[in-house]
Amino acid sequence: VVGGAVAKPNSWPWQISLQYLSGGSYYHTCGGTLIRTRWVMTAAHCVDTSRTWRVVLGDHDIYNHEGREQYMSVSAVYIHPNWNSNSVASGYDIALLRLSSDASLNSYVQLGSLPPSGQVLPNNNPCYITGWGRTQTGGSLSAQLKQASLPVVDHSTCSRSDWWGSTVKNTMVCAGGGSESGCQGDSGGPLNCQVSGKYVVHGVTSFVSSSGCNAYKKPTVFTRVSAYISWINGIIG
Ligand SMILES: CC(C)C[C@H](NC(=O)[C@H](CCCC[NH3+])NC(=O)C(F)(F)F)C(=O)Nc1ccc(C(C)C)cc1
Repeated sequence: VVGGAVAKPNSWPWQISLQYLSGGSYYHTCGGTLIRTRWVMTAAHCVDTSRTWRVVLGDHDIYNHEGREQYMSVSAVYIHPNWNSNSVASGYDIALLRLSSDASLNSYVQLGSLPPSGQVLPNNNPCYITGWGRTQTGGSLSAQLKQASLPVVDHSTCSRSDWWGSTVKNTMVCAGGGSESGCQGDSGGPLNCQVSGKYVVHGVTSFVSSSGCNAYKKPTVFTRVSAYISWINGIIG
């Protein structure tokens, strides 16, 4: 997350850290959202390589054990069937991870709410991106979870030629476009939007401009969760 601030610990209790095993240690690679006690929603581009994954719940500082974490193994990965790793612009950047055991819900670990199928938020709807991603273009990951206010940019604005043009589809949500943005390592995490006084996970962090995370008129682009509700329900039952 470029800009914004360090979040109050565990104030986004559905945020997870997706980590992979390498040389005997686990490393943060993406965010995700706990949506059922055995299911995590993330981005397809985070899990389209075969690795040993783990999901950390209740985390704040990814480099220090603070005692609220739950370390979960992943028993199955379901990538959207239409996902094409060579074409993030086609969309379908969404995946579900089945956990090997049930998460224990408490004040540090809660389920994120999903939107109704088809719901599209208006321009400037307040939303927050959260994640441990780079804090500057080409910078390093954040040790602590960060948040930044990224208001919705509607499709008609986001698809203007000097914005994202035809790269952005209406199965995506744009948010931000100013000095604050997502960045590598935020992928797969939630876009938390306020709807009738409640936070609802409307986006899965998908891509930013290759010329820089907080590039002007290149808002962070998210998979629009409300476009995939029937797929999600088909998998998690
Ligand atoms: C060094 C980084 C900034 C490069 C940048 N990476 C990204 O945007 C990666 C996801 C890339 C998926 C494809 N493998 N996502 C992120 O960094 C995220 F913002 F989500 F955290 C990118 O590739 N962006 C990109 C690439 C191609 C397009 C075409 C569709 C025009 C658009 C954006």
